[in-house]
Amino acid sequence: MPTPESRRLQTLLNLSLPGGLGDKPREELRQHTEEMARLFNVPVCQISVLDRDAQHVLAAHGPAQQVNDMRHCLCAQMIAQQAPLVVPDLQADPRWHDHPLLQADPPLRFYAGVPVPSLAGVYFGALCIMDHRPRPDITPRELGLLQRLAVLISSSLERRMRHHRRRMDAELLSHGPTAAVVLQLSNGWPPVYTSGNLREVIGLDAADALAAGTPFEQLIHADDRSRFADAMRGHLETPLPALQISYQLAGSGGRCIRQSTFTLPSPRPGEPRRVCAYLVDETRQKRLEASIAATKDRLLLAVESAQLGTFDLDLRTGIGSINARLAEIIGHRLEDYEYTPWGWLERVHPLDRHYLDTMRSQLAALGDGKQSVAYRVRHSDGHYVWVQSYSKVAERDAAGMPQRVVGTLMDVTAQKHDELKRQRQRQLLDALNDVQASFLLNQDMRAASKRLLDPLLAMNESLFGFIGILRKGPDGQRSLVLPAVSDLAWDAATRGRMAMLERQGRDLHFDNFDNLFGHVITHETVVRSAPDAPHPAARGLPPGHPPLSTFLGMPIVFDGQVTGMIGLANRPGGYDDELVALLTPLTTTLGALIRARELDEARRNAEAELQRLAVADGLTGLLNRRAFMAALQDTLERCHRGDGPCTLAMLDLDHFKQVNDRHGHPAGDEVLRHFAEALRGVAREVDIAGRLGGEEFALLLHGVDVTQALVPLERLRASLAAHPVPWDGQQITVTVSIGTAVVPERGASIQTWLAAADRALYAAKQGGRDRIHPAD
Ligand SMILES: Nc1nc2c(ncn2[C@@H]2O[C@H](COP(=O)(O)OP(=O)(O)OP(=O)(O)O)[C@@H](O)[C@H]2O)c(=O)[nH]1
Repeated sequence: MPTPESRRLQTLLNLSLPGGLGDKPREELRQHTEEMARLFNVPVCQISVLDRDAQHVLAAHGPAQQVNDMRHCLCAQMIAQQAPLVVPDLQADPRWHDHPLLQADPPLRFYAGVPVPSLAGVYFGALCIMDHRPRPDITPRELGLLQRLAVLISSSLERRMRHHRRRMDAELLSHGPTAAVVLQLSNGWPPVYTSGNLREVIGLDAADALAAGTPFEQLIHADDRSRFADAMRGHLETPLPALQISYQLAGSGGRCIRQSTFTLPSPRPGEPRRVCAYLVDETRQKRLEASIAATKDRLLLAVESAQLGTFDLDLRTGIGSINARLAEIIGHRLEDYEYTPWGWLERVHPLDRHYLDTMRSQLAALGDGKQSVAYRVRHSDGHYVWVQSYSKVAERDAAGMPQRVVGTLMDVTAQKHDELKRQRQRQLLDALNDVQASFLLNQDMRAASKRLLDPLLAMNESLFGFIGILRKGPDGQRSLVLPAVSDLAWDAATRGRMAMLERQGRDLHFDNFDNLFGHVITHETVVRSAPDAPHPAARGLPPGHPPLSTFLGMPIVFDGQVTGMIGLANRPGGYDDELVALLTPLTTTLGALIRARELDEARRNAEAELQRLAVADGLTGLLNRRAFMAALQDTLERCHRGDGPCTLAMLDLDHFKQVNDRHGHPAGDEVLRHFAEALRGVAREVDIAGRLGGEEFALLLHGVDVTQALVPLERLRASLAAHPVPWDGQQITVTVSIGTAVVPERGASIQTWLAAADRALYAAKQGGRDRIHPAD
């Protein structure tokens, strides 16, 4: 609620008082005071206003009386009382006997004043007359006159102010960007008023044409004219607060005008209706808009022709928008795809999500946060496409946190594919060189396979894998040995088993080929399995085994024969033909290496066999005579060097000739083999058994003297006698005679030792056979 004081101050402000009074009105006011002084026959008359805390004299006849102490301000008193004030004699009045007017020279004794009201009834000043002599009280007629004069002064001030304001308005309007025309509802809307700045707004030609009597409608471009006419008519029929309409003026390069239209009340009944139209030249703005639209169109064209996807993401709301191309890159139509940042992230390849994490932290950094990153995103078909994303922060909050991110996305699958292919080929070549070098260096297929596995997995992004080599047992049974396998232990038991194999330096192996791996071997073919295309040979996994989502098995073939396989699993996105083609040189190389290793092994085995044949007796596998004699010589020398006792036993089957004679030579052979086996049975690791010829055998018992040697020899003798040799449904009982001799004195030869044992054997024969006789 405004106070009387604030209303008074506002009134002064509206009237530009006290400072805004021009010289002319001030002089007019002064003349008024002069006339009033004459009329009331007083020496002093003045008009003053009351500002916030001071009285200001606007005009005065006689010396102006301005008081500074508001307690003495009679003007303020009247404004507060809202009533006239008449003091016949200030000196005689106890309220005013010390009033400053009495200090004037000569003193002023009489005072009569009235407050000056505005038209709205707000008292803002005073009109007063003063005299040097006391006067009797003023008559009501005189007071009334004073009051009417106050009202006249006030309305003159207000009139002056209105006039001034109108001039200001007109001035402002004539220099402003808005022109005004008053148009009359008549044929073509002729103007009845035009503002002075019309030429600046609608142009010289149009303004001149209008001045020459052309109706306003004719100024408008033919394309817009009927729309203008309809809008104006419609506005008169249903007058809304204002009609806003834009049109172009006629002529080439005609200006673009925006018009706000207000209906004016008809001046007199029956006269045509009028509207006031405010016109603004918006040609520049329109051109700017057109140029922006054209730039936008060109940009759009560039974006479309470059096959660029675009996105605009509001991080505050998580709401984003994309263009049709971006939806198309991932196999969707824009109208069918609802873009959300989370949904998009979910599509990003698991191995590439870290790129987006880095991107997020980069966005948080100050600056425009420009980012360029390539990553894979899942297509609606399930495969992945490579996209190159360029993004930048479009808005940040006061704290610098990104609020909006915009960017483009390009499908770079083809380029990325070529790049990756080249990279993989390079990696594969490196791996092949490495594995060949490693193999050639130490001929160790196991070490070479282990070395190859990690680069192989990294190269094709598989999580699990193995390299398997096919082995054939003596029984012809095949098994797949895995010298290199990624850690697939999934529980305590499998972990324990793997650790034990590792400790023993043995490899994991599979004998069962009725499964996914086995199919590669048995069918000598590439096997692939994926969640949407499981392989029929898959037999499921043992409980607890980590799931195998995707699998690739490739046989390792050399010279038309499968020699092993590589197995890879859990590659995101699965295994395609291209990867199989890429890995084929690897399997070929591995095949060659495996074959080289097999050949090397075969050569070593052959050499060992030859060596064995050179020293072995063909029938019994025991050392032959020559080899036994060499071992005997060696033993003798070692014993002479102090290597402990040693006993030589000569063993001869009894009446062996009869076996041959009774059962045939093959039966004799079988008896000889049987005996050789029994002899091996009693021989310890350190002992050496040999067949010296025919049915004559020898055994060197290390570390034992003749008495100690009796124990195993007696066991042999007794066992032979007690267990006949089965042959052709019959039982052939044979016995053996044994002569023993300890190692001879230093300086003696093996012949001496053999002779001693032979003598003892002879004695055993002589003693009745089937017995042991130690040398004397
Ligand atoms: N089946 C077979 N017989 C063999 C082999 N080498 C030697 N003989 C036979 O072994 C027999 C040895 O017989 P003899 O030397 O007369 O001795 P014996 O019959 O065992 O009689 P004593 O030694 O005196 O107990 C001969 O008949 C040989 O033909 C062989 O490799 N296989």
